Order: sequence, then structure tokens, then C-alpha cells
Amino acid sequence: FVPAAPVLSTRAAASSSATSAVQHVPVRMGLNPELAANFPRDFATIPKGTDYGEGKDAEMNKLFEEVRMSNLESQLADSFAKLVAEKKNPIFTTALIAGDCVILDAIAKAGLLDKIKVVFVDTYFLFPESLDFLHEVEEHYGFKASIYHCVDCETQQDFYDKYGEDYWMEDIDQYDKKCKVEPLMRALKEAETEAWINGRRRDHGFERAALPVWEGTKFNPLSFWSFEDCWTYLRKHNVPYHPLHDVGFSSLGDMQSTRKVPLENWFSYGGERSGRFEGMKNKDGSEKTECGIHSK
Ligand SMILES: Nc1ncnc2c1ncn2[C@@H]1O[C@H](COP(=O)(O)OS(=O)(=O)O)[C@@H](OP(=O)(O)O)[C@H]1O
Repeated sequence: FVPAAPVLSTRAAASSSATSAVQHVPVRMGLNPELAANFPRDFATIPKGTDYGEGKDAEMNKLFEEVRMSNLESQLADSFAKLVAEKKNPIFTTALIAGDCVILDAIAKAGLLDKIKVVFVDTYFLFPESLDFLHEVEEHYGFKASIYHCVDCETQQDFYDKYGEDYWMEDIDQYDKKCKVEPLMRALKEAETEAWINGRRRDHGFERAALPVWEGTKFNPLSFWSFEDCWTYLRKHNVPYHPLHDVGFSSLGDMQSTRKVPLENWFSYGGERSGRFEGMKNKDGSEKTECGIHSK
């Protein structure tokens, strides 16, 4: 297996060698003036579609958009209230990407954070910014996420000592199972949940193009939202979002499987996820597009 571009393989390396890591593993905005200069804060927050042109049609389009957006928002809030009333032990699994921030904010605004368990999986291969951001949102909204990780390693160092820092390179399927799928499935099982909230959407690409809102116990409340809708929501309500969006990452997962995506591609169909698993293959040789969490 050969990754598409050289990457640092450990979180420790990402944190300690900021200068050589600039291209592949950025550090937090503000800590790195070079990055901050190249990627102003609003890099990611200019969704296509806010330019309505001029004249009467533009006014009508804008009005229509505002109504559509406020419908989406009220449906979202209503759906969580209904879900909590009807389903036992709802769980929200979050990777803290843009859509997840919409969901978290909507749950918080509906006053339901004490009724919906928020689950975060630390794969031990995440960008350090992801864990920092988790703690930021916990503070911002006043809740505590349940953090899960692979079953036989209590810390990242344990994992490195036992399996090595490049474990994912040896067997990507095994890595996914151990570090992502099993911990997440364990969280769902322990909670005996009847409703698993997540942020998958139809515009993520062809695998999700026909995604329903309800899929067994899975609840995909943003199924019919676009990526632009998510950014419109985040901007409109001044919602905290992952700092690495501002340096060019449209989606976020593990360091080794996440690349920046040029802004002009973010809002095209499937564009958000185009920097995920770039050039990576499953063990059977097929192109990798999912980690397996939702194909199990
Ligand atoms: N680290 C972590 N912690 C908790 N939950 C997580 C995590 N990573 C992924 N997920 C959940 O899986 C959903 C799919 O994520 P991804 O599409 O990024 O997965 S992957 O690309 O196949 O790796 C993802 O959907 P979103 O809610 O859209 O992020 C989450 O529900």
C-alpha cells in the first residue's frame, strides 16, 4: 500500500515538528503564522450560492433560499424533539466535521444535550486539533462526550508500543476494524440505542446518493442538506467549527487518510469527501471510500 502523498504517521510527530509538517499536518491557526497568512479565517466559509446576482430574480432567489433554509432548520429541531420522545437512548456519533457541528448546535439549541449521548472515537491517528476542538465544543455547549478507543490500548502510546505507529499501513482493513469500527459499535451496543444520529448526507457522493433519513436505527437528519446548507447554518448562527476547515480540509478523519481539497471543489457533488482516502485501496484492491463504520 502506498499513500497518495507523504504523511507524518503519528500524532506526536504532528505536534512536535510543525515546520516540516506544514504541508501535510497543519498545526492550529494562530500557532503558525505562515498558514494563517495563507488561509484567512473565512477561507472555508464562503459557500457558493450566496451570490444571487442582481435584480428581481435575485431577490426572489434570495427570499426562496431564506425560506428553504429556515424550513430545514425547523425540521431539524423538530426531528430531534420527536426522536427523543420516541426512541430509547439516542446517540450522536460525531467526527466534528461541518455537518456534525450543525447537528450538535441544533441538539444544544433544542435543549436535548442531556438526552442524547455524544460519542467520539479517538482512533489515535486523529489530527491533534480534533481532540482540542472536541474539548472546545464541550466547554462551549456544556456537555461531556463519551470517548471511545480501541479496546486493548488505553492511550495512544500504548497503541504505538503494542502495534506500531504505522499499523494502518500494514493492514488498512484491520486498522479500521480495531480503531474505528469496533469502538463505535461497542458504544452503540453499550447504550442499547434505538437511534443512532450521524451526519451523512446524499451529496457526500454516490454511495450515499439515495440515503434515507431513517435507515433502521440510523438517523441521518442532514440527508437532504447540502454542504452549502451546512455552511450557511454555521455562518448564520456563528457556530464553532473545526479549525482545520479554515486551512483547506473540507472533511476530517485520520491524518493518514485526509487531504486538503481546493475550495472550488468543496461544493461540487461528492467534493467534501474528495480528500478522504485519496489513493488508498482496500485489501481486495478496490478503491477505498469509507472506513467501514457505515458498511457494517
Ligand atoms: N472519530 C469519530 N468519532 C465518532 N464518530 C465518528 C468518528 N468518525 C466518524 N464517525 C461517524 O461515522 C460517520 C462516517 O464518518 P466518515 O464518513 O468520516 O467515516 S469514514 O469516512 O468512512 O471514515 C460519521 O458521520 P458524520 O456524522 O457525517 O461525521 C460519524 O457519525
